[in-house]
Amino acid sequence: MNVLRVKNLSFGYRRKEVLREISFEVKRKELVAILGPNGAGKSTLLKCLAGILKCEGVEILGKPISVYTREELARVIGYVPQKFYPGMMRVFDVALLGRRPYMKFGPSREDIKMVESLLERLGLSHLALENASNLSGGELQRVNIARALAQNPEILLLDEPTSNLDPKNQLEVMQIVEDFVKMGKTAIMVVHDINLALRFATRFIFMKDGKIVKDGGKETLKPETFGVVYHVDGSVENVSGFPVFVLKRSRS
Ligand SMILES: Nc1ncnc2c1ncn2[C@@H]1O[C@H](COP(=O)(O)OP(=O)(O)OP(=O)(O)O)[C@@H](O)[C@H]1O
Repeated sequence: MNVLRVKNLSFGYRRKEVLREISFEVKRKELVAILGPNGAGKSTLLKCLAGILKCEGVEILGKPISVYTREELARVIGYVPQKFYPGMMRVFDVALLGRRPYMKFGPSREDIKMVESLLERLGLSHLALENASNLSGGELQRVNIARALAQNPEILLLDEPTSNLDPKNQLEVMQIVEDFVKMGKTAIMVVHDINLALRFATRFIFMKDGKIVKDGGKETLKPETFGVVYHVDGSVENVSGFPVFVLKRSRS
């Protein structure tokens, strides 16, 4: 069954059209990478899927996104934005915010336990009582992911989740996203790092000028695609058993 269906989605900011007639469907257990040049509309698309920007043409679990209340949507979609300003909150409380869509009068023992275990899994337990605004960019990114996972959503939307992370943390965060998908869930991430996408994604959607120009599995990652999408010569080579994107030159 499709968990997400996007049909003829168009969106613009005031008079500027940014997304043009986007259509695709996503099934359970897919880890989708959305790739494309700066300004292609990737983050805007993710915000439309998260319900942050209002638009027609998005269905989640068979229902139009417009019929969901904010709380219902927060139980099915976890969104990890590119930039996150936590204010004066402790790390534990930021992650606990993810449980709000499930709370009646306050956090239950299960809510607290779930957040404790997520912080541990993300290597954040020692920072639980720190003020989140004092964290490094990478630490804050992981808190942000913990908050989204605490929502226990069906679909995780991540906007460049590894952009602030060192190589070890990049791998660890991606493994957490991969584990989430293996549990029968779905993840869609905007990413510039083609190698990270190659390693973890099961599907690749390339955008350019607000449109989808390629959509498919690893077979889409060929020189022709890199030429059309990024205007570069590049190819995927096998290095020590790993597929690696090799950027050769920019096309003038
Ligand atoms: N709030 C906004 N108001 C007006 N225009 C916006 C707004 N947010 C984004 N845009 C414009 O929409 C276009 C697409 O932006 P978007 O952030 O979706 O692209 P992107 O593919 O995610 O880019 P990047 O890879 O650089 O993050 C850009 O031209 C951008 O200037």
